[in-house]
Parts: sequence; C-alpha cells; structure tokens
Amino acid sequence: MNKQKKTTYSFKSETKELMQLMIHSLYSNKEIFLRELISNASDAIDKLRYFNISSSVENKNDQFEIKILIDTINNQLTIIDNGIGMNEKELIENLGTIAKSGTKNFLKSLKKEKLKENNLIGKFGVGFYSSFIVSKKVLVHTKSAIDSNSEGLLWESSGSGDYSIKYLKKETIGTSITLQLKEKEKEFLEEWKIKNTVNKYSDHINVPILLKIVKKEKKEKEKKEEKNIWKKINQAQALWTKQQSQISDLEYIKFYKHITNDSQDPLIWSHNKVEGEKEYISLLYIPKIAPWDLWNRDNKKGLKLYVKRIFIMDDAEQFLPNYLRFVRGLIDSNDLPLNISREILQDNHIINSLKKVITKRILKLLNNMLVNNKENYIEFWKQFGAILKEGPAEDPINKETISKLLLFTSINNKSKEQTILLKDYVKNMPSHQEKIYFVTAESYEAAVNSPLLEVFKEKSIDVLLLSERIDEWMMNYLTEFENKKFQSVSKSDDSLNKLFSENKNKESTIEKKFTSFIEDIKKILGNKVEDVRITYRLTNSPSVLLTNENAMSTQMAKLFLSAGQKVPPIKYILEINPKHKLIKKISSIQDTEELNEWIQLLFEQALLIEKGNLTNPNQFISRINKLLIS
Ligand SMILES: Nc1ncnc2c1ncn2[C@@H]1O[C@H](COP(=O)(O)OP(=O)(O)OP(=O)(O)O)[C@@H](O)[C@H]1O
Repeated sequence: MNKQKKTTYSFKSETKELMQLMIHSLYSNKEIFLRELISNASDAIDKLRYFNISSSVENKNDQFEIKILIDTINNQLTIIDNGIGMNEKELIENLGTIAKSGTKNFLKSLKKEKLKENNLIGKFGVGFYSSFIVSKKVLVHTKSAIDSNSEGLLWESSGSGDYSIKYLKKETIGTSITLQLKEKEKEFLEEWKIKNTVNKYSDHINVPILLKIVKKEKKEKEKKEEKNIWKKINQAQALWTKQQSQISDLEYIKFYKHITNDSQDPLIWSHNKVEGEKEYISLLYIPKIAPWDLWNRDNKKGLKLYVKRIFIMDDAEQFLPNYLRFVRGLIDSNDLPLNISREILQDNHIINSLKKVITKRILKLLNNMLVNNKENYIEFWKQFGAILKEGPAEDPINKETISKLLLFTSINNKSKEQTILLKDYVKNMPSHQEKIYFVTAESYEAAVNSPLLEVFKEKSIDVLLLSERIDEWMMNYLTEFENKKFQSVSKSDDSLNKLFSENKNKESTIEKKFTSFIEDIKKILGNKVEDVRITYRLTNSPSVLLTNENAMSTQMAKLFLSAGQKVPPIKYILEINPKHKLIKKISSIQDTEELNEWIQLLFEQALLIEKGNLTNPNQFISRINKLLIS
C-alpha cells in the first residue's frame, strides 16, 4: 500500500442494506454493539494465543487484555485489544463485505418476516456492523501479528456508502476500534452504562476487561491521580474452571448465551471435571429451542474445544455423535496437544474416548431430566426428538439407553403428542400379547385412522403410531425392547393371527366359503398382488394391503423415492374382510365384467389408504362413477 494514499472502497450493496436495516431494527437493543465488539476482541486474542503456541514466535506476549476507553472530551468510545490484528486484505474481507452466511441469513429474515428483534439477535451474531447503531463514524486502527509487512492501518467509515483504508503506523499489535458516538448516544460515555453492559453480556470473557474514563472537568490534581488507571470490570476467569459450587445458575445461563448467541435460557446443563487417567472438563448445554438451521446440512455443530484452557477451535464436531448435534458447550482437555488440527481430530484415540464419555454423559443428563421432570423432557422432545431418533441407527452401543429415551404416541394416548415411553407400553401389554406393535404412516391422522388398526382398537390392544419421516428408518434398527420384538402391523405376521383368531372352526368354514372368490380376485388382479387372503383384523373396512415380512414397506419406499432413488414396485398382500357387507355383495356378483370392476375398485381403495395417492386417480374415479350409476 502506498503510505501516503488513502484508498476509498464502496461497501457491497448488501452490506449497505444490512447496515440500514440493522440500525433500525436493533435500535431498542443498541447496547449489544458492545457485546459484539468485546466478543470480536476476545476472539482476536484467542487467535493470537493460539498462533503463539502453534508457531515459534519469540517475545510472546502473554499479557492479554481488552481495554475500553471512555473519552468524554471527544464523545468517543474506544475498544482496544492486543489480539491478532488485521492486514489490508483481511480488513477489506472482514469489514467490507458480508462474508458470513449468518449475517446473510439475518438480512434475509429481516426482509421476509418481521421477526421480533430479540429473536433476531439470538439467531445471528450481528457483528461489527452493529457499531453503526450508535456511531456517526467508526475508526479501526489495526496491526497484524502475523503479517510482518503490516505496520498499521486505519479503516474509517461513517457507515453510509463507503469506507477508506490508509497507512497509519501503530506501535502495538492488535486492534483499537473508536466509535464517534452520535449526539443522542451519550449514555455510552457513562461509566455505569458500560459496566452494566459488560456485566450483562461479557462478564465471563476469559480476558481482563479494563475501563478508563477521560473527563473534561477534572481538576488537575484528580487528573494526575486518575492518569493511567485502568479498572478491571469483569471476573476474567474461565467459568468452567471454577468449582461447580462457586457458579450460580445465572452465570451458567449467561455463559451459555455468550457461547451460543441464543437469546433463550438453556433447558439444562451438565458441568464435569474429570481427573485421573484422562483429564478434561466438559460443560454441556441442552438448548430450549432448536436453532433455525438445525436441519440445514451446513449448520454449525459441535463443541468449543480448549486445550489446557486455551481456545483451539469452534464447532469441533468430533466430540458428539450426529444424533446429539443439538448439544452446545465446550470441552477443555489436558491430554490433547496444543497444536491439534481439524485433520488430527478426525482420527485420534483421545478424541474417540472423549466422544464416548461425552455421549454417555449427555444420555445420562437426558435420562435424569426424563425421570425428574417429564414435563421439561417433553418440551425437549418436541424440539429435538426427531434428531435423537437417529440414535438407534447411528449408535448401536447405546441403542438400549436411547430406546429408553424415546417418546411415542399410540392409539390409547388419544393425542398427537408423543408422551409414551416404551417401558409404559410394555407394562400395559396384556399377558397374551407377545410383541410391540407399531404402524408407520405419512401423518398422525393417517396412522390413527389406518384400517390396519381396526381390530386392535376393538380388542383394546395398543399400537404405537409413527408418522415422522425418520420413524420408518429408526424402526429398522429398533428391533427389541425388554425382550419384546417390534412388529409392524402392516406386515403379515403370525403373532397377529394368534392374537385375533377366535374360533378356528368358524374361521375355516368361512375360508372354505370364500375359496373360489379369492381365486377370482387373484385372477383379476394378476401380478398386481403377491397374495390374496381372508383377514379378521378388519371391522369397518372391506380390505387392506400388507407387505411381506421381508418386503420394503410403503413408507420406506417413499423415503427412498424422495431421496431420488429408484425402488421396484411393491407387491402387496390384499386382505379382505369376510364380514363386510361390500365383500359379501361383491362375492355374489356373477357378471364377469362387473366383478372385475368391483375387485379393481377394492384394490385401488386399499392402495389409496396405504399410499395416500394413486398413480392413476382418474381411472379410480371413473370406476366409482360407473359403479354408482349402474
Ligand atoms: N478486534 C478484531 N481483531 C481482529 N479481527 C477482527 C476484530 N473485529 C473483527 N475482526 C474480523 O472481522 C470479522 C467480522 O467481524 P464480525 O463481528 O462482523 O463477525 P464475526 O465476529 O465473524 O461473526 P459473529 O459476529 O457472527 O460472531 C471477524 O470474523 C474477524 O475476522
């Protein structure tokens, strides 16, 4: 850079837009700018600390601090750090564009829905630009610790359309951000206001935060006394290193909000210090509300990783299985090397064993919540249950523990809400019931009204109703609970015959009577079906479709199809209800063509109930109409 020249750049149009929106929408929470700037300063210090230990820098500074200077003479507030600093390229990239997807999403949702401001602050780190809420001009004076060419740069902007960068020598490494406050924002020159704000948002910052005020009206003597007096205004101790008994709930909550940007309190947390063969501290939180991007593949997940109190990285995914990706918090290990990289994290035995203990710890935490406060647990389940359901497939070792944490709804529950544990279901099973029955369908309504359940309802045998996308997948892995096998009611199974067949003699007479009718149906439907038979599981419906024990179920086929995979057409077993009036009527039809129409209709009806749609609905309707007027 030419040392004499000042270069002016234009903000990208979306940056301009964001700043305007932010100034207006976050105005009632304007003090958060301080949280953002302190958090950036603390990040910059973490980065330098890490850089120092992972490279062979001489004269390392280990006196890290963040200073806040209140200058009442010039109406300015300056936040100073001795962190990593920035070179020219970084200044342009970091403070001139919106590189972060979080900020982009912030912008989008501001435009789309008028979400409550507080929600927005929680959902997105609003970042450096929030300084323009209170400032007419912002000056960033910075010197990079890494780039030896960088002697100092001054970034300046009034936030309206452009910013400039010029060379300006800086003695010390780090960044100082000066906010020239707008006329009406003078409250930020008050000591109590800054102290309160730091206390509210940034108390747990690991680095000392020092405050100094420069006042106009001080007498000479006082001025001298006050000179160079920086008062520490935070605790500056890593919260997780303190004894649990010395940390209040409020401190745990504040810390959670600091590391997650969540505006809600966490639901529960678990803080553990383990000494001995393995030494680590973990502080794990379960959020109350699922983040907006939880289902997004690129969503950030994982724990903050510290090694011997030094921040190493955010979002270290390797410590959590995927089905616990909603857990937030940190791990501080004494056993990992300080220069650990993301690559090493992939396959490291210390990490693997930490992952195991953390997984067990979280499952235990969830179980405690379930036992001690089921209401809270149900709230948790509503937010994250569908993710925990990935557990049986992903984690065979903990499958049993996970299955104790699953909540279901069932026929007897008479509500959509999932509140039933498997242990309760099993406890209420009549003695002659051998298996745990379940049905999977596209929606709760489709499940609870499925004709497959008619006889279960009549005989008061409960069936679990599963209607979330993940359920079919989960049930492939959930095979047993307390020695009871799971059985889909849409698959043919002997235990059902045992459960429901009443009078063997009577049934065999009926079967004889229907033999030729069944043969007719088989002929008419040909290879559309695998088999046709009599059933006693229906009461109100004339027919129903099942699949063979080993065949793919309808819901599974739908899952594959929606993932763009090809599946062979399912061959169903058609079961007919011999007591149903319609079946009695059809079985007595002599005219071959009419019989054909009725049988096709019977099949299509059952197919519609099973699949929720038909390949050729038009044909189905014409058939009904034809039969109605005949
Ligand atoms: N005091 C600082 N020292 C060094 N770099 C900084 C400093 N403040 C900001 N930056 C750089 O500018 C970038 C953008 O900052 P900004 O506050 O807008 O977003 P962020 O901190 O990355 O994300 P978020 O605020 O969402 O957590 C930072 O990622 C960092 O690289």
